[in-house]
Amino acid sequence: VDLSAQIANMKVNNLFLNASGIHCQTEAELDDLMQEPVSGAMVTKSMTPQSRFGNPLPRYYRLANGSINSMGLPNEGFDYYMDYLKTHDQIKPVIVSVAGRSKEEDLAMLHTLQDDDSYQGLTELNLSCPNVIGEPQMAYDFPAANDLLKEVFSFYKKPLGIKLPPYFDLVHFDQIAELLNQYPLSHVNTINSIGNGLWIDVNSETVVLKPKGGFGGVGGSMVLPTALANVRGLRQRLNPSIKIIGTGGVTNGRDAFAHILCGAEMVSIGTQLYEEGLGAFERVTRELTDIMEAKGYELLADFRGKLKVIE
Ligand SMILES: O=C(O)c1[nH]c(=O)[nH]c(=O)c1I
Repeated sequence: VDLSAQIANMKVNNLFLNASGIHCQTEAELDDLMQEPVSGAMVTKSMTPQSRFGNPLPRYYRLANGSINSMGLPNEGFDYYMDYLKTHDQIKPVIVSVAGRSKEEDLAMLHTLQDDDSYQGLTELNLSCPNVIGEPQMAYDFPAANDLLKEVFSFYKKPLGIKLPPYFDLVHFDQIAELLNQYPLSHVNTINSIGNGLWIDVNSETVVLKPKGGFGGVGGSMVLPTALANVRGLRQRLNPSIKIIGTGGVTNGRDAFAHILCGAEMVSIGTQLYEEGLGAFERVTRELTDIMEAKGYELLADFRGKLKVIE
């Protein structure tokens, strides 16, 4: 799938997809996403070469205005997802999310995808999982990320995007954009959860997650300002050929509209999708359509990236 081809003059109805990790680990969950009538694409849970249980429970907790998770990369393993693609009609594009625990694991999975002539899908290299115990987020280690991408693009010739963590300093927007602009990326998906947050139950004076002493990635409506900043900051800096999937904090049509104003070509829904169920796609799409009609916009391209600043 070439996102840009799918995106040209896209109307609202196929703008949305799930955030990786949400309702996308098992065959049954993937079938639900495939059959869901409104979303325009879907992404798998990030996968490793072998299946993983992930971190001990409790590892997800709902907050008043978001979520915190330390899942630890639970997934059914690379072959399971490859089999799924081979045995199911792709009614919509399925983005394959790859998150090796090491450079070697990333390269091994990408070599297999490159060498599999039957695989013509869009792949997303997740460089931003914050919850694998003892593993740093590659996307915060610019030299390591550059080494990995240089090696990846020496052999990988199919559409490939990158899942990024949030950055919090404009200099880092400059640095990651300069790094990514060297490569023929199909897209950047930003943001992943805000890594290593901490939530405390004051009554029991205890953390709410078991892994990592309670530290986990934060998502949901409270991360919207960070998500919008990263979509906007990267849109302003990345080559136009690199599309942006906006992820983070989308709970309604207004949030989705804001992501598109910042330059998002497609918009993921994560925490809200998990808490509300797949019906969130239809609700958010309807709300966005109503906003567009009220403003006189017919196409997403009518306002995409056209955020105004105060002169
Ligand atoms: O803990 C996880 O499985 C996880 N959790 C996240 O919030 N982002 C990620 O990329 C991953 I791979």
